[in-house]
Amino acid sequence: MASTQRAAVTSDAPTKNVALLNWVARCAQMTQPDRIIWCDGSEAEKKRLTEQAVKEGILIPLNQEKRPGCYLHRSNPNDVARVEHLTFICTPNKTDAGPTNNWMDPEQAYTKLGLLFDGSMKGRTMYVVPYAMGPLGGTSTKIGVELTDSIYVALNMRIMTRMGKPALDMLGDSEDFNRGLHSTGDVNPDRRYICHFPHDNTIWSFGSGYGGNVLLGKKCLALRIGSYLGREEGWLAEHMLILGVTDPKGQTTYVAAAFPSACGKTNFAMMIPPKSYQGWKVETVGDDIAWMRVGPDGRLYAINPEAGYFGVVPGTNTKTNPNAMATIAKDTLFTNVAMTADGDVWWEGKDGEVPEELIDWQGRPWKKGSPDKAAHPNSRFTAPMTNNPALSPKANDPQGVPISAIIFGGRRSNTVPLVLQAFNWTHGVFLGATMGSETTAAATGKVGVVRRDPMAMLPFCGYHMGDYLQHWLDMQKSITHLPKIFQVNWFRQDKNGKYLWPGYGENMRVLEWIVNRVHGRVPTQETLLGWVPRQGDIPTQGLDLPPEAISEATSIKADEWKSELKSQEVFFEQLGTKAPEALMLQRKLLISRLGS
Ligand SMILES: Nc1nc2c(ncn2[C@@H]2O[C@H](COP(=O)(O)OP(=O)(O)OP(=O)(O)O)[C@@H](O)[C@H]2O)c(=O)[nH]1
Ligand SMILES: O=C([O-])CC(=O)C(=O)O
Ligand SMILES: [Mn+2]
Repeated sequence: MASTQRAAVTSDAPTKNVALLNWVARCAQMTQPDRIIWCDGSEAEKKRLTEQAVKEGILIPLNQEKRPGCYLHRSNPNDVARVEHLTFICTPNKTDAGPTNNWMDPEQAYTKLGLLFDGSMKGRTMYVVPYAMGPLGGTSTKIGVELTDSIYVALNMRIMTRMGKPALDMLGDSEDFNRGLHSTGDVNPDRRYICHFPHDNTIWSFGSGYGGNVLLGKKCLALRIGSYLGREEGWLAEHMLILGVTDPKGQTTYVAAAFPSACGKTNFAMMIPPKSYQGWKVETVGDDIAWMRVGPDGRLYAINPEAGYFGVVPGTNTKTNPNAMATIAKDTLFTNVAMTADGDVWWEGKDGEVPEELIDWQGRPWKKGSPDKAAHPNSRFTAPMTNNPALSPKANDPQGVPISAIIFGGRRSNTVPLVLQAFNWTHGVFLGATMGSETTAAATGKVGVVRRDPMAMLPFCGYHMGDYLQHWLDMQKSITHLPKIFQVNWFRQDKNGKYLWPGYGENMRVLEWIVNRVHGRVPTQETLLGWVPRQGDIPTQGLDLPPEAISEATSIKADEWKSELKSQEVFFEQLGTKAPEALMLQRKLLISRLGS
């Protein structure tokens, strides 16, 4: 390496960590940036980087009176969502990645991407972004460092993680940090790869500038590498929100819930109970990711490794999610929403009248009535969790919160009833394993197609799915106070395609039943699929619903379950000999109960 470059890496580096300095130097030698900036996470740095991003046209300042501290970013139209077909798990053996992941040989991947990274930062700045996933100082917390040539990534990581000096201080001299390398490249989908090397605690992401492809702490570290580490170390890294629900007597119950991308985690985590639930309170610990470990008392404790929300914008309004509206009122980065004439943001499903004219997410003039969406369906906000009026006081607690209920939920227009409780842990794992959900705009590809998405982890599990399900079963041995497991479906539709259940804040009615079941306060009714609320146990007063809507939303139809079982069978066959025996037995029991 040129000695000047090493000097540039080390001279003003705010660390003496040799492993870190050497790795940064090696990556700089490969990518050849003009400048290297070590991010410290300070306010002054935020101001500097924001001004620079505005100067470069990467951020567009919004109306600062209406939205103080808010900016708009427009990504390349070919780069608006996670790319699952270009995401790889690079384990030495293909079988370790399993049949549900794309696999590349690590040597081949390093060589292939090495050619792309070669000189990719010429003329650009490399930002060195140290970050902590989890509360600072926590024993579950992991340190990562992302090297990126995207100022947008640096600014987003600042919101999404505990970024900068505190993370570097926590790392100290340790070599134990995730090595993330990202270059936006020429944003060509043919030269785009998101590669994970779990054995090296390394992530290489090339050719994208979007969300889960490039904010490497999120899906790449916290879920794909995290799930791999979780299996090695005996804990769980899950695509789950975490909330605390407090009843009028002041008792708080913590719940974790796995719904696939764009299926309602942020909304559920920030929910405001309806008026009839006076005295009830829901508080957000996390909205996307949970790391769960068994505590000294044998309970399962969850932390949210993130510090911000990367949330779906369309559909957000003061009725569906008032807490999110308050959260994004300031200090928020918007990606791919539309802009109003007075420099505010707009999206489909926002409150109020549709404006006559807008600038759409691609920067083009847009007129009311246009068949095109003004905001991209996967447009997002990046906002600090401290903006959330419903933030749980436990969100920063390194011990996490004790989980009493785990909920699995997909987006299903039919088949799956509104809510049911698993008979026991193994049956609950079966419910999670057999989750299906209609695809959404959060990943590129066709939307609205049902696919098997075990525990909402199909795109995020960093190892063999069969081993992952077995790991869930095995966790039972170390948890003495097992959380109760539930399944929900907010998305069932009538024959005209209208949602049968009102959803959003009204989901409190289902959550109350779950809390009551956790504390053994209500009896229940057994069905072929699991335990369900008895007639009247989910209160419906005050809901503007036709009488048959609830019975339709909760109905179990044998013919629908026959095709569901077929589709589950195809999934389990894919796992081959790694399909856990205990789940095969659950499957047989269900088949015999259904009599099919
Ligand atoms: N009908 C209905 N729609 C909902 C409900 N909750 C959320 N949605 C809609 O589903 C979409 C996604 O909701 P989010 O809460 O952002 O989903 P998420 O699971 O956090 O998504 P990711 O950030 O992609 O992981 C939004 O358009 C919401 O308006 C609900 O209870 N009922
Ligand atoms: O990762 C992303 O881009 C957004 C997200 O939360 C998801 O897709 O689940
Ligand atoms: Mn998500």
